[in-house]
Amino acid sequence: MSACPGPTRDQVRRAPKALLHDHLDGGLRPRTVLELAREVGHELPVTLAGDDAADAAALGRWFRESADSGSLERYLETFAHTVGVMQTREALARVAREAVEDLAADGVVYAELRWAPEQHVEAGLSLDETVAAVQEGVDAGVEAARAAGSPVVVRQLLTAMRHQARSQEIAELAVAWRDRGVAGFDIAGAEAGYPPTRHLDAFEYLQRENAHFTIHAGEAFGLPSIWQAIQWCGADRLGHGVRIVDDVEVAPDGSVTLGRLAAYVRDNRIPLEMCPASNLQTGAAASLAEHPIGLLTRLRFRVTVNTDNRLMSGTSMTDEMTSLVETFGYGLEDLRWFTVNALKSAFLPFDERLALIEQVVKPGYAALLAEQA
Ligand SMILES: O=c1[nH]cnc2c1ncn2[C@H]1C[C@H](O)[C@@H](CO)O1
Ligand SMILES: [Zn+2]
Repeated sequence: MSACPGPTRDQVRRAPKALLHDHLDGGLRPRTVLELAREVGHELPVTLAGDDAADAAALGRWFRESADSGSLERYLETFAHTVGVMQTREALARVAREAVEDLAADGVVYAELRWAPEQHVEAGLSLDETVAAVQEGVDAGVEAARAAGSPVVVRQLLTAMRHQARSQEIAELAVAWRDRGVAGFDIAGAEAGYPPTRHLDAFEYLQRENAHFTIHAGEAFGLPSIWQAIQWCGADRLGHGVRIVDDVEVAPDGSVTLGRLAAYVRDNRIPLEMCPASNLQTGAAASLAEHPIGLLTRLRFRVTVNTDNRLMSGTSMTDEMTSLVETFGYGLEDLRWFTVNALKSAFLPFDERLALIEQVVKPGYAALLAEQA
């Protein structure tokens, strides 16, 4: 797409990046899983050799390989071993702090971290206490990143699990925390059999509260899920949304026709939170070259690039963008376009989004483009 040569991996790492779709319980460092499991007596799925570095490497491999199943349901089973060790205030705060530090070190300047409070109350924390613990960790991470010279703005998104029935409660929690670090709401979990309309009360409540929400839709299930998420539930953004491509027809001569839903999504600039590495693992796409992100980017949908679960996919924003550069030949202008798309779509007040675009993203890419000149 770009006239300039492709950026190097190091340039991609230094490029300012914005991340809208990253699960807190899908981004732990393997060593942290190991240490927290030891502390709370959680049984891990790998045989431990007693050498922390080797055990952490084996555990990281186990997550990636187990998540590589081709099915969303099996992919989600791996979360038992992250959620299981994130049941105390200290553990939640540590995981959040480390996530922020890792993202900042990877060149992420804005991130929304999502997680499901209802999954973290097994040891007696209240829902409110879980959010407070994560916010404590986010604040510490933001401070550490600033001190390390890589400032980052971070917000929480509170997720409700679509197979459970606590979405109204979680939506109320998100609104209660809206001025203290929580920017929005989401639903996640197995998609087939759990349509977003099961949680209509929560979405209608959020709309009345002028609150923001995204919905995982069009990942393991197709157009009906996307249609419901947008037209029944009023989602601001789509988590994944890859299957919108089912409503796009490409003729042998290359001409493209959009169906009504795809046209609506593009016309209304509805953001697609695309997570290529995750989609390859759950079978939502067969290869990166065939991933709908290529076509949807060419058609100028509001595409954003995301990690989904850095631990399960062994990925990072730098990895995701570098793979796109290698596969589709994208240049720095394309990466800037993805990043500006993400910031335009962020659940952050307009003036704050604009400040990040104008004062951080544009100068950051200008400096990198100057290196290539
Ligand atoms: O890609 C996903 N699709 C649906 N649900 C997901 C995905 N990645 C993570 N989750 C689930 C598992 C986590 O425990 C939960 C909250 O972050 O969200
Ligand atoms: Zn997700």
